Amino acid sequence: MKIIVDNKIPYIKEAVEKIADKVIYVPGKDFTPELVRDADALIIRTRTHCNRELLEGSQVKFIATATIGFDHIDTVFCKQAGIEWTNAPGCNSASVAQYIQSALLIVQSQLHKKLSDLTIGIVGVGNVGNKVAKVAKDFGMRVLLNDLPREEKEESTSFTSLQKIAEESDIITFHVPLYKEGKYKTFHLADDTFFRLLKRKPVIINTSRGEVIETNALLKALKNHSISDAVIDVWEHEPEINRVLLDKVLIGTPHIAGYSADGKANATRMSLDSICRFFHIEADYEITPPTPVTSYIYAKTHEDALLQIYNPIEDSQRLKKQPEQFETLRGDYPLRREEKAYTISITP
Ligand SMILES: NC(=O)C1=CN([C@@H]2O[C@H](COP(=O)(O)OP(=O)(O)OC[C@H]3O[C@@H](n4cnc5c(N)ncnc54)[C@H](O)[C@@H]3O)[C@@H](O)[C@H]2O)C=CC1
Ligand SMILES: O=C(O)C(=O)[C@H](O)COP(=O)(O)O
Repeated sequence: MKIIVDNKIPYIKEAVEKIADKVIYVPGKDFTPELVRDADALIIRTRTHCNRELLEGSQVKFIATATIGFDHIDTVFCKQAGIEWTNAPGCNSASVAQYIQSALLIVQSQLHKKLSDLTIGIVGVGNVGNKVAKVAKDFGMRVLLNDLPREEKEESTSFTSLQKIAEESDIITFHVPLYKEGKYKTFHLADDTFFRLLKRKPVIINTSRGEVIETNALLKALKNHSISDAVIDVWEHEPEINRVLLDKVLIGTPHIAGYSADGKANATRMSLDSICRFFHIEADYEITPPTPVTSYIYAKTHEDALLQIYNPIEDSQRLKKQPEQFETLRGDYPLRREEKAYTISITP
């Protein structure tokens, strides 16, 4: 069996080479029709667009994307072509929640307000949105939830409209998939009309997909102060991002909210497991993230400890200094672990 693997997927080499006879590692953007023609499976990330142009006439039978989002896969074409695919649901949701948790602490000090006095609106309440809701509740925040598909399916009253979120939130955070069309379209969900509904000058956070927020509308809202600030991890037209926006935002990071080593290891393991299931292969492998250099954290408060473990300002400073290095900053991302990898000692 021949598998083509994105060469920035970590912790995969030893395990995938137990599964396949031939493995080729290439940068995600360099997958070509010639390269994939005689491959049986692809293991990709968001940087490989799996569409007709890449796959037509190939013998690819299975695609595993080591990511949660799958808007880079043309699922309609894959169905027509009989190519099965899978993503890695939830793999890095705790990592995104860690990013939001630290970002909220930074927003708190920026606004000079206690999080427990603020309302957060969460748009999209799946794997990530649910964990973010728990983080916010643990901070004592009032939490408003918006999830149209779930509201309809579950006939639940725990959800609220996007309009109410816009009117009552001090912080609004987006965790929806990118749907370019259809009943639940999320492309430019936050556009001029949405920003005009805002009443409390909220901070806007986006770690979903850049296209969920219309860049010019966000810039306008920052300029006319209908929002207080923004925390932006995902951008329209990555890696060619809008540098005016990057300069203006409180935190601007290169699409790394999901980049904890824990999340990456989950994604690699889930992708390999799905390949084994699809091809009926039995293989013995263990994928674990490296241990942190220092696993003891000494801090005055738990909040300080959280920021010692992960502070997105450091990622933001690196991107603001070298925006042209967007992809390199992602590809060479430093080791980041989640809270569970540490022993925390609080000495007030
Ligand atoms: N910045 C990063 O590093 C990462 C970004 N992501 C992005 O975050 C997205 C969300 O991830 P998960 O929570 O794991 O996905 P999920 O599929 O578990 O949850 C998404 C939720 O959004 C809801 N939704 C869909 N359309 C909606 C609409 N029009 N309005 C309101 N809600 C809507 C769905 O019903 C679902 O509950 C991913 O699709 C991906 O694009 C995910 C991981 C890392
Ligand atoms: O999981 C997702 O969806 C994401 O957006 C990823 O965190 C981005 O991952 P890469 O494509 O850069 O591996």
